Amino acid sequence: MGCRRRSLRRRHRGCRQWADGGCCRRRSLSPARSAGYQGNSALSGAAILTAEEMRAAEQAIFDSGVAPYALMETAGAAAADVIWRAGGVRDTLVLCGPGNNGGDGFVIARLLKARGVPVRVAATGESKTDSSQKARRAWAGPVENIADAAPATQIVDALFGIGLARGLDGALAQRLGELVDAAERSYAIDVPSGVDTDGGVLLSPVPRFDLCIALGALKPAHVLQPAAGTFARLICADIGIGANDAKAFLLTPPDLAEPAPDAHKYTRGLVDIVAGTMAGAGILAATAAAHAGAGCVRHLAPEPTSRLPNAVIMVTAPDAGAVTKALQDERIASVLVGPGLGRSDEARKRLSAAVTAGHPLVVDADGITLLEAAPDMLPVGTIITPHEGEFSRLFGEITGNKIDRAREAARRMGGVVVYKGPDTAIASADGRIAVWHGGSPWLSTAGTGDVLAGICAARLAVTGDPFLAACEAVWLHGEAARRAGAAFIADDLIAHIPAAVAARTQ
Ligand SMILES: NC(=O)C1=CN([C@@H]2O[C@H](COP(=O)(O)OP(=O)(O)OC[C@H]3O[C@@H](n4cnc5c(N)ncnc54)[C@H](OP(=O)(O)O)[C@@H]3O)[C@@H](O)[C@H]2O)[C@@H](O)CC1
Ligand SMILES: Nc1ncnc2c1ncn2[C@@H]1O[C@H](COP(=O)(O)OP(=O)(O)O)[C@@H](O)[C@H]1O
Ligand SMILES: [K+]
Repeated sequence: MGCRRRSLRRRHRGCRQWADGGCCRRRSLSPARSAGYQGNSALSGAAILTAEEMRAAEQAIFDSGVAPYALMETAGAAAADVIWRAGGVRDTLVLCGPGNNGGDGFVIARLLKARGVPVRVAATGESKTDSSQKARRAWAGPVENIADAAPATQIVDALFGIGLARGLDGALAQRLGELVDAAERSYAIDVPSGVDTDGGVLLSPVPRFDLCIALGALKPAHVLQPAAGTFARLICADIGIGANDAKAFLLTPPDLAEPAPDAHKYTRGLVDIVAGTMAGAGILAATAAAHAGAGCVRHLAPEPTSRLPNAVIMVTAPDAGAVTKALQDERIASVLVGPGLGRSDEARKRLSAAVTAGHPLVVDADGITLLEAAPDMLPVGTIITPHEGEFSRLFGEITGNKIDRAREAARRMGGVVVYKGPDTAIASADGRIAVWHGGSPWLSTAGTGDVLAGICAARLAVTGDPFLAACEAVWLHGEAARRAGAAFIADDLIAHIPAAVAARTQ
């Protein structure tokens, strides 16, 4: 078994999740991509930087001899090019704030006008930074008052970016909303005005933009709800920012390996599902594991069931002692406990049997709740897959955004946290973080979490690497949902896992 894990690690060395970009979501933005704005192979394209990290990255550029205004020209040019390609010659109103985000707006206005776009500019007041004052002087056209500015076919929001310190005042937020609603196309420069860049929350009402043009790198607001829900599409414009110090990255499609030519079911990974009294959840998890690449899946439940696929081995384990005995099998490559476990004393004993068995472990659902705020009782390297409620029960209040909370939780438990939701943060105790977002909202249906837990267990059995397994599982789950279309139920989702696996298998 040691050999098998080693060879698999070699195949997955470097976790290419980190090397691919993939900053755009939902529909493709091929014109901008072909213009070189979103590099699929650039690490920086997938980095998620906080405002402070972004400022440090900008400072590094300034320290290398680039003047702040030159960087603003680069940023404005990149954004103007995206708008030009998306909108062409449509009458456009650019809204400029007092800081450098507003400065970007003046550059955008000037460059669009130079391309023949009928552009007007409206500002909140004076420009306060050196660079934004330069950009304003270079605009040389009239500057209207936002309160009086007439609507336009295209609206560009360059009011506030990563420097937003508090919510917009009510009148400005309302005017922004009216202008965006009246426009056919709307663009938010860097971040939509009103979102908290790091927290991912809304500091004042924010309209929904058609396109958000992130400058230099993604920020937490681009991937965390509710801020990430304030635009339909996202593109990251390359402005030469280095993101070597980034701590969080976008989850990108995994590279999966075919089974070795000499594989057999046990070398491919034996997964044991420790199920409980709520049969459906354990069956979903076991069935999903069997479709996600595991060589063999066993379902350890108190009662026999006729609802498992024939390929899943049913083991009747009426009590925790029987679970302990079944888990004394050296061939087991991963154990999943939690889906359908229940919360009785007997469930607690079954959890304990799973936790002490010494195998690579995934804990979900009731298994998490039964831990009773003691995540440190889990073996090092365990994967847990909490939704918001389970996360709070296990870890209590942790400050920061979802990425920060996942990071701290992983540190406390010494394993991998898959902090689920429309935005899912996957954090490892060693500090690695990947964020998945933009998935099908149809996933918000009962039992999909059990399916994800089963996929996690399968990928853990296959790879032997908890962080890699969690990343693969979240992506496969999201891809299966995309393929499943609308109004699927968790049972249907499972049938799409093999196609998701096939799509990423070399
Ligand atoms: N560094 C660079 O050269 C580059 C930076 N780039 C761009 O700069 C952006 C960051 O620029 P930034 O730091 O100037 O902050 P920004 O978001 O424009 O706002 C700050 C201003 O708003 C004010 N203010 C805040 N909240 C407010 C509120 N609710 N209501 C009213 N006012 C409020 C605040 O004043 P305060 O009253 O808080 O003192 C301050 O005057 C970044 O997102 C990117 O677009 C790119 O061009 C690349 C080159
Ligand atoms: N609005 C949404 N958009 C995308 N994914 C979602 C959304 N809501 C939930 N999900 C995903 O669906 C799954 C739900 O899991 P969970 O809450 O544990 O459900 P259950 O307990 O019913 O199985 C998670 O993987 C989560 O990330
Ligand atoms: K903005």
